[in-house]
Amino acid sequence: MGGSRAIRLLSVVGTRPEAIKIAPVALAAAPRSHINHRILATGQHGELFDEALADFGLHPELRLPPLLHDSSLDVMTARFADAIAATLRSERPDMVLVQGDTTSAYAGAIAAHRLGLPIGHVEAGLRSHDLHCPWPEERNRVMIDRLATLLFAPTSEARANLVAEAGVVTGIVTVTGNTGIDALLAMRARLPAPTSSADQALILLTCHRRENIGTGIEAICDAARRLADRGDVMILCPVHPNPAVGDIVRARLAEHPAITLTGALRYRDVVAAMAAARLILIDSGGIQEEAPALGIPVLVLRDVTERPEGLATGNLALVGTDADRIVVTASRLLDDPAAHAAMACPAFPFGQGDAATKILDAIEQYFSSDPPDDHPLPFGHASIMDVAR
Ligand SMILES: CC(=O)N[C@@H]1[C@@H](OP(=O)(O)OP(=O)(O)OC[C@H]2O[C@@H](n3ccc(=O)[nH]c3=O)[C@H](O)[C@@H]2O)O[C@H](CO)[C@@H](O)[C@@H]1O
Repeated sequence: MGGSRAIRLLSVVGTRPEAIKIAPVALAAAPRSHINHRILATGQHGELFDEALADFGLHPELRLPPLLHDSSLDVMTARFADAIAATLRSERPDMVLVQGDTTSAYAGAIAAHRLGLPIGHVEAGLRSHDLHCPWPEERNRVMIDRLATLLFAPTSEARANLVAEAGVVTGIVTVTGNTGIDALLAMRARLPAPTSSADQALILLTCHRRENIGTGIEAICDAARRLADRGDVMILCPVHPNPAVGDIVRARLAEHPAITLTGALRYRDVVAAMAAARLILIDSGGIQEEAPALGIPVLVLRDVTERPEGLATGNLALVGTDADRIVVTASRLLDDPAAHAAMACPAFPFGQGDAATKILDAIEQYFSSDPPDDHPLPFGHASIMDVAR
């Protein structure tokens, strides 16, 4: 499979976090003359996706036709998969890359598998070990990992999860770090040094997880009001565009003088806000990876996390969505400098910012070597592509 022909990679991505986490791969691929990397945007997130990619000077080379995706996740998955397959048939990449656990990633993997194209999974092996939480992301990860030929595990813990599924997971696993750290460090290097007010501690709050919508987010907002009532904090809360989230947050937090509600922040702005924050309260996944690298304590507003690495380094604490527990834990970090310092030591469990380089090295290695017997190259066969039409 070696030779001088360029390796054609197509990344199928659709949401803001996928844009952020695939950008380092696109940037690292650009100087490699024998790799042709292109981005196919599914449209799962419209403007948020484009803005996040644009913060890295990138834009998608290909887009799916606009699809109705305000229906059920299953219908959205089917529509994406069908439209992605049509693009794969015309583009005929050597490998399809998907990132993480979104509906776009799942649909991309299904489409590639159906056409016999090898799949590279960026951020493989994350497991909460609860198929219902986060939903559908845990299901998506498990399924994508079963279909993937190359699995790029961000940490050795993620690799261990995949090894435990050996026989069901049949691809080649490489520990690479998380490309989200590549993105974060590149963006932070472009920003001015953070400034913070001596008498007003900044708390960054964001929440949007599906399993928190309803009573979970209501309790989080209750906790945020009580913290804001202290008088010595400012809470910055970028509100996710999902109206089911925004309606609750705006109804409960608008008007409080110490709480600023904004629309979703540009990636560069959220990196600046994280770096300036005294404390971060989130249910997002990516920020659990980013904040340890910045040395900012995080209270995770979930009952389980698939990122135990940040718990082990002491940068994260799981507090769930009980308002009293959130207030007590946050107040301790605000009032006790030693408790804060214990969670504020920068740590890099998700890599030092070279994940994209490792991913591309592993891909080059795969295409330059003879396929091992137990990993027959399932691609490049026009017959498979044709039969699948
Ligand atoms: C279940 C789960 O955990 N799945 C995750 C999910 O990602 P998530 O939960 O981390 O998603 P979000 O919170 O939407 O995005 C976070 C990113 O957005 C930036 N940000 C945030 C607020 C803002 O106002 N402006 C911004 O720019 C922020 O710094 C960060 O980089 O999907 C990914 C893709 O597959 C997976 O990798 C990942 O496992």
